Amino acid sequence: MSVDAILTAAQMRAAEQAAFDAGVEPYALMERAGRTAADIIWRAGHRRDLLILCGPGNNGGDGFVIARVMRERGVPVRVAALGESRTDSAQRAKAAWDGPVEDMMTAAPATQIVDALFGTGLSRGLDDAVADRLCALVNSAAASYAVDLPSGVESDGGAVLSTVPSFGVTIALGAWKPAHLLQPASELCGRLILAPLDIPLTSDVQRLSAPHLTMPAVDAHKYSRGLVAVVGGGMAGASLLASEAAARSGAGVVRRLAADIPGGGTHAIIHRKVMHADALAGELDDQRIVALLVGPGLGLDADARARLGVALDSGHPLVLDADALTLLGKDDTLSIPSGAILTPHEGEFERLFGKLPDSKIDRARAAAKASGAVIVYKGADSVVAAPDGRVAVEGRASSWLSTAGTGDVLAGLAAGRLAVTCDPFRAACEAVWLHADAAWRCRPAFVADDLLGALPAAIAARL
Ligand SMILES: NC(=O)C1=CN([C@@H]2O[C@H](COP(=O)(O)OP(=O)(O)OC[C@H]3O[C@@H](n4cnc5c(N)ncnc54)[C@H](OP(=O)(O)O)[C@@H]3O)[C@@H](O)[C@H]2O)[C@@H](O)CC1
Ligand SMILES: [K+]
Repeated sequence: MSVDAILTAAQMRAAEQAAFDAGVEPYALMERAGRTAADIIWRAGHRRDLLILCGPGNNGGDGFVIARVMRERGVPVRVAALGESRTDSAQRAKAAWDGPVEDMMTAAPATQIVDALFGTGLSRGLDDAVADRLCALVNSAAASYAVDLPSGVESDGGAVLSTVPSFGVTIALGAWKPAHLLQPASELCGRLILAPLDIPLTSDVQRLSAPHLTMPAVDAHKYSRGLVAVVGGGMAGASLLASEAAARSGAGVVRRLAADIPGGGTHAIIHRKVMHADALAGELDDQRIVALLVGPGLGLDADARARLGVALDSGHPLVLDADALTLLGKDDTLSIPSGAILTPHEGEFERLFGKLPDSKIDRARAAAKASGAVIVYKGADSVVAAPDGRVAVEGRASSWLSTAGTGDVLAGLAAGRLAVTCDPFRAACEAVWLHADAAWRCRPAFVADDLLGALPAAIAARL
């Protein structure tokens, strides 16, 4: 059972049903869920008055179990319901609670609040009056916990269907749901804690986990560690950032191929003056190149288009970013080579693949399948998808990453890790992880260059 599995509501229901078919009693699973959630709230350390809001479904049932367990532990608990309990398990949980049940719309506030109104069964936004009441109660509490999901967020896509307050903690029951990691819902979840239910789970979609990196081999030399080539263009800074990120991410040699030889930057990068696309073809005729990055600072003019064409035809494993993606999106005569890594942000993604339906996870997976490429669908929530259906989701990157040049660093990292691993999906996952981790290591208001300085510590933490 993976602690990183992300399940849709339907997959979660199927996993629960499989457990029931294997002999687990439905109410026993609710007891397990409620007790595990209660343990988490108890360990959070607050013993002050607690108000639990219980909805009509099994999420509400969990709430009644939490209420009973917390009261057994001496916490002053009140329960307020929204409608009658409708499922067998929820009715049993309510019957086992022998205290009063208030009306949620009139219940007095409390120091601690638990939202057990709706979880994976939410089918529409909350009525305005209910959503307002939930916000008022959560905002006036000192500590707030959402059971499984904040009520009002859509589990599979992370959309916010009605006004949802920001919670202190969200307790994911059994497995992560897409909404825990996808925006805008993720931002409202607060601290995420997984409450394992010990039922078997299967999913191709995982929360991005910390990579296990290895030291270079004792007999390694610069070429055995991988030669990365970076095709530069009109904006030197972008390809310099990318080149240095590649050099700092484990590649043995980085060669920057551009019309300019810059004065600054690290001396470890080899700069080759390449004045036109034909000359680029000659430079790329080097079989020691194991990863080729095109896009950061490339430009969008005819020369840029010609350089991209040469790179696409070179046969080297590719990372395509920024202007390369814009050119690919505009020019039907260019096609995405299978096995490449593409790193589009929202706008670039739409230009390449159109407006696809469903969640960001579904869109990334569809694009990877259609193109045969590994897609790093960037954003505050980054989704990495492989053509074979594997998906890794990195929620919650530092919002300070929204500054110029950080995408170039990510692209360089992807090329560097591709040179080391020769595995596009793994390289993309490692790059996204290291990029996010480096950002958390930087002080606020950092610039892209600072990320480069934080990379050695991010890598050291994963050896
Ligand atoms: N399965 C299990 O054994 C276990 C499940 N577990 C727990 O169960 C949760 C899923 O339970 P669930 O499927 O009962 O859905 P839940 O989120 O409680 O709500 C559904 C009810 O709400 C109603 N409703 C929906 N939207 C509404 C709205 N906007 N406003 C008003 N009503 C609305 C909807 O009615 P309808 O859509 O038919 O009108 C239906 O009656 C899951 O998140 C986890 O906490 C754990 O205990 C582990 C064991
Ligand atoms: K909830």
